[in-house]
Parts: sequence; C-alpha cells; structure tokens
Amino acid sequence: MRTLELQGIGKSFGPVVALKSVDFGAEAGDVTALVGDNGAGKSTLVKCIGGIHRIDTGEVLIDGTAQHLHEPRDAAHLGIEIVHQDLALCDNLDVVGNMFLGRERVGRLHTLDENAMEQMARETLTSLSVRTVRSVRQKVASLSGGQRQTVAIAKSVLWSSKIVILDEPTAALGVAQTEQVLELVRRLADRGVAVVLVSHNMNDVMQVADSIAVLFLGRMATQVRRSDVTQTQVVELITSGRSGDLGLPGAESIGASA
Ligand SMILES: Nc1ncnc2c1ncn2[C@@H]1O[C@H](COP(=O)(O)OP(=O)(O)OP(=O)(O)O)[C@@H](O)[C@H]1O
Repeated sequence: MRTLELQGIGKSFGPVVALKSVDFGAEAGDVTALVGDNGAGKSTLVKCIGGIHRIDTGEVLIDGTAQHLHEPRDAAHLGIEIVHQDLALCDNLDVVGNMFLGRERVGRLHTLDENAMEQMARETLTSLSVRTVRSVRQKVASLSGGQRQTVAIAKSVLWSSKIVILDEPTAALGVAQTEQVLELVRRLADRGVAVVLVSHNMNDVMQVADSIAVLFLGRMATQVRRSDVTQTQVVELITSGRSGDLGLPGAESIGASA
C-alpha cells in the first residue's frame, strides 16, 4: 500500500484542462520526483494534494483510504506538508519561531514555552544532521537560501509529516548548498517520510530520486523507478511524452494521443 496514491485525477480551470486522469504514487522511504515541462501540471497536482485546489474527478488515497481534501487544513491533518518555493518563512522571527509558527507550545500560565520549543527545534535539526544552521535563535532574515530551505524542511519533520512535498528546493541555491539540501532530502526519506520532489533540475532528480513521475500536457506520461531509466530517457519523456523505443509502461499511449 502506498502512503500517497492518486487515481484518475482530473482538474480543469474553465476551458483549460490542467490534469487529465492522472495516476501517481509516493511511498514512505522514497523520494518520488515529479517532473514535467512548464505548464505540464506539476503545481496544479501539488495544489490538489495540498487541498488548495479541489479535484474535479478521481481519488486521493492516504495509506489506502480515500480522503476528501477541501482545504489546506484537511491536508495538514493527514500529515501532508508542502514546502513551497517561496518558503513562507517569517523574516522577523528566529528559527524556533518559524518552526513553531502557528503551533506554538503554551506552558504553564499560558505563556509560550520558549525553552521547550528551542530544545525541540535544536533536537530536530540535530536528528537531521543539520550543521549549517548554527543558532536556532538566529533571525531567518539573516539565513542563506540553503539554510532557509533547511529550516522549512526541518519544520515538516518537527510536525511528523508523513508526506512532504518539496517545490523546487534547490532552484535558488549554489552548488554546495544544493548538495546539502539534497542530502537532507535523502535523510528525510530515510526517516520513513514519503518525499515528493518537484524539480526541473535533472541532476538533482537523477541523484536523489527513487522513483520518477513525468507529467506531459496534464497527463502522466509514466512513473518509473529511477534505476530503470537514464537521464536522456527522462528528458525525452519530458519534452515529447514519449520514451522512444524504450517500452516503458504507459509512455507510448500518452505520447501518441498528445
Ligand atoms: N488558476 C488557474 N487558472 C487557469 N489556468 C490555470 C491555473 N493554474 C494553472 N493553470 C493552467 O494549467 C496548466 C498547468 O499549469 P501548472 O502551473 O500546474 O504547470 P507546471 O507544470 O507547474 O508549470 P511550471 O513548471 O511552469 O510551474 C497550464 O496550462 C496553466 O496555464
């Protein structure tokens, strides 16, 4: 049973069919890359999983049970966390403040339990072997892009998310920071989280993914194990929806009808 399973998802915006009968799955312990050209439907699919868009057709199953996602809160209750590209961190708060934002711990006398929050934030970062964030009392405004990404990912761990969707986590990062964030992505999956990595960066995808799902013009061209494809084949699928003569399941029919 997959942690996240989408079956026959359809979503239109007026006359624009953004998603058509999309199947997709993400397993606990795996990094599942979601790739596709601009406008292929990645953001729309992510927003459907996150309860931001309501699906027109199809089903979302979490641990085998069909769920109705009407709003982001529904997704959060099911353990789905989306780490958006803009990260939605508050610059004026420190690392602790951001990791607990909206879910602050209240101690006795209804004051915020700062010590407990600080300790939990520190422990979470340590458990992920994060050494790049030196002080949890540092304001987020002063963090680098990679450090900010790290804080956003660690937040999902702190809240025991079972499905974490990362939207282009390395898009704004340099080489060294990209490596650190990819290592963190791997560790997140190794903890048993089902990680979905939305990315345009083929190097990232080939380096860290266990499974690759390719959207092409709103349809799922194919979802394959990373070990079964080469980078060239993935690029071919992204650009044409076809896998050439590779005989990958599902790819031919999509390419032919697109
Ligand atoms: N709110 C909306 N209203 C109308 N059309 C939309 C809306 N959101 C997305 N679309 C359309 O749905 C299709 C899929 O867009 P989507 O943003 O999901 O693609 P994407 O794969 O995330 O692209 P990119 O990599 O460029 O971000 C596009 O044709 C887009 O124009």
